[in-house]
Amino acid sequence: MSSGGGQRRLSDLLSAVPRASVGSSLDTTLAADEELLVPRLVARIAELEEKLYSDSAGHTAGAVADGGLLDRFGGLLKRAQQGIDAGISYVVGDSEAQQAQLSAVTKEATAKALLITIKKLQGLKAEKQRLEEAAASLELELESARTALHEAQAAASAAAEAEAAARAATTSDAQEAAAQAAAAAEAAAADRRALADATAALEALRVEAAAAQADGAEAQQRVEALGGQVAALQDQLAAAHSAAAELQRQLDGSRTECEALQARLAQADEEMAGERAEAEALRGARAALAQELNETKSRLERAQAAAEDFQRRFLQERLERRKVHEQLQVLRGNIRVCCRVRPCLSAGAGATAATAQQQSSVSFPYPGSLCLHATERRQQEFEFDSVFSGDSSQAEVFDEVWPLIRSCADGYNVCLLAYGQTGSGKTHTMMGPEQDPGLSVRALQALFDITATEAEGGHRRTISVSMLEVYNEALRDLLAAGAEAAKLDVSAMGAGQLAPGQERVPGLTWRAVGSVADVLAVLAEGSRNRATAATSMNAHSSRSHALLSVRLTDEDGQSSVLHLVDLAGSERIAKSEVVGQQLKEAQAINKSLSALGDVIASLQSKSGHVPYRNSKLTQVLQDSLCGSSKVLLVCCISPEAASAQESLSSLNFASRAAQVELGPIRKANEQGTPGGAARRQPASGPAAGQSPLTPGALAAANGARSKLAGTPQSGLKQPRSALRDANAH
Ligand SMILES: Nc1ncnc2c1ncn2[C@@H]1O[C@H](COP(=O)(O)OP(=O)(O)OP(=O)(O)O)[C@@H](O)[C@H]1O
Repeated sequence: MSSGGGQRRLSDLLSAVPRASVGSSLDTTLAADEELLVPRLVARIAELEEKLYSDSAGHTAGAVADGGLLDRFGGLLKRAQQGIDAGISYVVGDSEAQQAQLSAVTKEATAKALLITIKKLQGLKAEKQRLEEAAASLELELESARTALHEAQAAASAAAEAEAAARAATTSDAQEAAAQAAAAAEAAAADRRALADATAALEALRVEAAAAQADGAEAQQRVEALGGQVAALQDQLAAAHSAAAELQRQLDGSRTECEALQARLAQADEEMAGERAEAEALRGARAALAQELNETKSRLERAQAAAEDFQRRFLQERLERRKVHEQLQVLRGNIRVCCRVRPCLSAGAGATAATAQQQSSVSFPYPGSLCLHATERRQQEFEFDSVFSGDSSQAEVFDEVWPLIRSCADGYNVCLLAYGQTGSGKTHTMMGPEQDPGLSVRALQALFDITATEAEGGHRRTISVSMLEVYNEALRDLLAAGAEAAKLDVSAMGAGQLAPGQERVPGLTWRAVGSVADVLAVLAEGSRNRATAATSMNAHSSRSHALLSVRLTDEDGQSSVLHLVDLAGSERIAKSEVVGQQLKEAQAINKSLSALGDVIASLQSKSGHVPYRNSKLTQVLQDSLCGSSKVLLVCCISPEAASAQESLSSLNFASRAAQVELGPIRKANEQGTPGGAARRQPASGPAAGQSPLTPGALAAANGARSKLAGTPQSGLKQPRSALRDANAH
């Protein structure tokens, strides 16, 4: 195989390099030697190449087959460079400057040759593709050649056989056959040469294909490197995807949270709108309420003005009413007397009115009159301010009393006295049974009612009560704790002489009461104490005078007193025929009742001296038995005929009391003390001249009473001795 067959020598390459492209430096520095040096250099390179190729003729084919084209050319260039360096050194000798210049020129030329080689390589790559395709077709051709070779070999064998046969047969035939065999052998030799050429070409193509494969491997490495980069980029892309997914998830969460917040915001907006509406409604309601409040204030102011006007008119009316009431009381007299006849007990509980009347010694000819049938032939008629028969009720009796209770609330001292023989109904009238209370409880109820009504108008007062018993001319406090404490005495001061705050009965217990229940409790306590004392003294309650006193105290300290007196029985001693203790009791009772009669008679006669001190009873009551007080004497009568004389005595006593005029009316506090006695004027003397009733009016009133009574002896102006006689009788 020729060394320059498929390869071009470096000297050829250098020869092919244009002279201009070798470099201007070579032209300038070696211009003089150019014609000489270049041919020598080229020849030297050719020599070296020839040597190189001769040394490595067999090796080159293997190297080409084993290595890549670049390696092969690199090695060739390196070795060529070495040859060139050696050639230069050979040409220029030891001149370093020339060696350097030549080396530079050579290197430049070598580089240019290398570039050309690279371009050649690129052309070879394209040629490789073409050769691979050609190799494929050559493979086919090779296969067909092999087939032809086999056929040729078979033909040669056949020719040899034919030649041998021919030799054996005939010479001509043998020659012809030999010629044919020679031709066949020639053809077979030609075929073998063609086959060898095809094999060589195929081998060269394989070498180039291997080089191309090496290039492909390098490209594959780059592809793999690029694949690694791509994988890394894919990892980064996957990480970016993962981060993006995470960000998306966070974004979704934030979006959900944002939507929830928006929903809450919308809800809050709705709530705020509702609250705004509610606030608006409340503002409207407040405005309405404010308007209503203003209207209410206006109404309240009008109501207050009306109330003040009402109160003013009420006070004015009260003053006028009191004035009228007092005028009425003056017309009626300061001592009023009424008579109450209890039912006839001897007729029995189921007796008819007619039967009771048959057994009764009392009749009622006219309203306010009473006729006592002492005997069949003697009857006596009496006239009082009021007369109540046996079928009268407690309420009817209280109607008579009510004006006095009103007067007490207006500031006057009042005394209610129940007078009569034992069993005539005094206690029933004053106290009464629980289910049908008498004057005391009703009077207190009325006082509570009046006080409550006046409190609404700003007039406030307190009410207190005391309970006192006069027994055998001794005073006992029925509300005191012990027996010693119960022993009391009455002040010796006369009417109108008590200092302010001084008590008529010092040490007497007063209990504040605010209701009827309080009063009933106090009465129960007093009754128990009275019963205990009566038992210890072996005495009956009817043998003592019982005083229930009620004190009304205003806020300014002014007060008035109401005495409710249940007097002891007024039996005549001669009739009772009692002795011993009972006689003593009877004498004490007589004494006190006589003293009461004397006081009334003195008041009636307008005597200068009123004998209050003749008994404890009159001493205690003196503040209510003087000119400025109001007295109601309730004469209780037993209707039985057997009691006629006692009834007559009681009626005479009551009649005389009815003649008494106590004098001008003044309020208790106008006299200076709670009892109204401190500066109270004497009942006699000036009182006569101060009476609101003129003598003519009194005479007319008395005349009218006499006329109504029809009997002169019912008399209204009986002498003082008659009262005393009535009690002593
Ligand atoms: N108006 C009346 N209606 C019905 N019963 C009466 C009436 N008055 C008195 N009585 C009855 O007559 C009886 C005697 O009455 P009472 O005890 O009140 O008399 P008195 O005068 O208080 O006697 P004493 O002096 O002994 O206390 C009693 O049983 C009483 O219930």
